[in-house]
Amino acid sequence: MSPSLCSCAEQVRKLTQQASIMRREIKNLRQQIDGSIRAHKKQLSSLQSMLTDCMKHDDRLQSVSKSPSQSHGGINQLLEQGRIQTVPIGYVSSCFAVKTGTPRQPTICSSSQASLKIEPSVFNNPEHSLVGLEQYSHIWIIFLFHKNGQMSYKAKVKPPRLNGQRVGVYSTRSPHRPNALGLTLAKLERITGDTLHLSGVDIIAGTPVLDIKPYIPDYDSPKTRTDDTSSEYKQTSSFTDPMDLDEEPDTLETSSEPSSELSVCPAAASDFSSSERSGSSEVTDVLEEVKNYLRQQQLFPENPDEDKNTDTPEGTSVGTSPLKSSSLRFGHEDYSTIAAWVRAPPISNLDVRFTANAEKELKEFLPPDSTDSTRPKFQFLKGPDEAVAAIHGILSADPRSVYRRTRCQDRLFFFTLDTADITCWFGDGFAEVVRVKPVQSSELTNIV
Ligand SMILES: C[S@@+](CC[C@H](N)C(=O)[O-])C[C@H]1O[C@@H](n2cnc3c(N)ncnc32)[C@H](O)[C@@H]1O
Repeated sequence: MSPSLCSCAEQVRKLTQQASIMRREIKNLRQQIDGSIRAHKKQLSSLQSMLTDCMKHDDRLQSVSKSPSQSHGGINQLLEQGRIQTVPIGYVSSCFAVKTGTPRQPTICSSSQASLKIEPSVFNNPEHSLVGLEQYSHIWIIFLFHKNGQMSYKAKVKPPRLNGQRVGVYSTRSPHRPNALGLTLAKLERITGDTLHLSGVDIIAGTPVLDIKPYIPDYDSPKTRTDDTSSEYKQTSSFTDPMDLDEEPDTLETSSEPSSELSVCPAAASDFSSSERSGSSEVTDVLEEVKNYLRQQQLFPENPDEDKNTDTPEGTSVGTSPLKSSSLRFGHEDYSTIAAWVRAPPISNLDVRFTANAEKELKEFLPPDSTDSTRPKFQFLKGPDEAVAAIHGILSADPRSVYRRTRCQDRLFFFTLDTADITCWFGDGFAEVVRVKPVQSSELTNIV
């Protein structure tokens, strides 16, 4: 073969090789292009469906906002579906700045203080909305658990009082529930203009309040008779006086004090209030009923002499298993029943004590209206005595989580009450306050 023919053949071979490489590259490129076209098509279709959704949403919004008649239709439709947007009527100022150490129910700490100012954005004259409310001693507060951290919830929860046992969320007052709504019965101390002053709260500062309603035992408590008048009710509230039991009627979750248990003795309460039944036999009947009730609650001995040696742990009278329910019956009527574990939880109340130093530190705190600027001052509590009562309430109910209670028993526990930072530790059956220091002024904005 001539040299020129040889180089020609070599060129052809190289060109063929290059052509095959290029074919392969073209094939790869085509695959890549096909892939990205498919991905783009997918994206396009999801964008299209988003756009459709947006257009639908926009239509709905326009129908709600454009004409007044259409707007009503839209809102009514949402209302009928239970899909309303809530508007806080006010935000709570509270002696509890954070969740830790805040009582789990209002009755635990009756000396706790808070206030609620009705938002001027809700009513032109917010104070008008409160006219008449001053006649009530207690109000229901419906609020949002705005510091839950997340909107998650589970069908079963472990209430701290059940020490790890699970129950359905709807049988508890857990903050972690669909819609994160809280319900607290607070004492209405007074109203000044557009502001409600409250005590006995379990709500932290900054909590958005959605609604308030007067507490009307005649409506809200199955234990009172509907034909009672309010003055008669006052009589019923004090029916306990002869027996040295002065608690308000209360069926809330936490109280395990014998005196508050007594307050769910409806038949006795209503019968005592009845002005028509004043004969001595009726009184005897009622007394008998009260005694029966007290016997059920093991607050009154079957045989008074036997009782002297009975060492019954707190609340064990209500059912043997804490998850069984107890039913209170009076005469022929049924009254409210509650889960036995509420009054007979597997954990018991703690003794609360202060070290001498902590006591001294607490006594340094002055009431809110003090003009002495050299010592720490409370913003809500009237003075050290009220603080001691509040700390007792909080700690005796064991505010620790089940995890802390079981796994980190020896860790110090910190919480804030009003303007005091409190440090304590827990031992077997007791909680001891070891330090009380004023909150740093930079943290005070949390409270109000
Ligand atoms: C067990 S819940 C009960 C509240 C109300 N009494 C009820 O039954 O709905 C009380 C606890 O909720 C927590 N808490 C209070 N205010 C809150 C808020 N705004 N956001 C989240 N948690 C709050 C506190 O830790 C408090 O101990």
